[in-house]
Amino acid sequence: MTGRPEKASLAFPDETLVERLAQPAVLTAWLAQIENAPPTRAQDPTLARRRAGLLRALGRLEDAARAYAELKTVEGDRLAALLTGTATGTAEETGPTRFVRLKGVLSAAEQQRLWNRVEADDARFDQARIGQTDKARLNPDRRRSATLADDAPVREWFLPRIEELIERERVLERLCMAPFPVAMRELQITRHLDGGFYRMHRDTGLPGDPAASRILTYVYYFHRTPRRFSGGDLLMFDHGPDGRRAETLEFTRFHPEHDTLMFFPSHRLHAVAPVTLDGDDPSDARWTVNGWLHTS
Ligand SMILES: O=C(O)CCC(=O)C(=O)O
Ligand SMILES: [Fe+2]
Repeated sequence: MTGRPEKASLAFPDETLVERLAQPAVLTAWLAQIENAPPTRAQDPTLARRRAGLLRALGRLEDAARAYAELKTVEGDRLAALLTGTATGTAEETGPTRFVRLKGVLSAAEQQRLWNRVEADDARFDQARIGQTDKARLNPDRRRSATLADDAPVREWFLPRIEELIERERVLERLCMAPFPVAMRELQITRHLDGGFYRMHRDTGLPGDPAASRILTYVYYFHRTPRRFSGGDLLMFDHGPDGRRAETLEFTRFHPEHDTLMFFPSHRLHAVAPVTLDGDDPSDARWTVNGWLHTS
């Protein structure tokens, strides 16, 4: 064989067992086992529910929604609605996280504006830190990416677009969040190159942290097409019964598709799976414009 050696599997450095179990190859093998079960066992409600969960964890969201609907249970209907963006009523603090995902968001001219900005000579990216302001630290075991914070040339047109979309697409209503006075808007441009990731976290920090007033997270994804990197999925973890920890290892996976925009409540646990990319050309990276709206 010629050419580059195969990259090792997409892995967090010194990954935990939970992270290893979340790898697509592991989930796919598990799903195949269920789908190849004898027909008598395929009717088993526990297996059918597990199958729907695996489809969701693999990012096959339409298939997952169908599988949940076929369960013909109250929970199944609720999860199908959550995945198709038609959930109504109170959002549970336990279980899967509600989200709004919009596709085909920016015009070609707006996309070009982003590319021009990230390629500009004065666009200086810093290694992403963890924690807020004066206490923010580099922690390459938890997060590897680079950010351009508060970039004025993008802020001035991007934030109004975000707020217009929140309004037009009824984002708060769909997330079951009450309208809130927007006290502050954060925006950053983030680049994940080869080996980039962000381990499980919430965006709100601890009480007293300036991040504690973040309430709505937005992430706009863009990349060169065809996509040059693999991995980099957004994993949105289900919350356990105490509403705090993701103890069930159930989650929804979102592929970072070009020109899609995600919204979710900032306090919910999520992660960016490791990115693999041949070479170090920044244009080939996993790019986002992401940020937070704060309440007062
Ligand atoms: O890029 C993503 O998908 C999410 C980024 C994220 O979680 C963050 O910057 O806090
Ligand atoms: Fe985050």
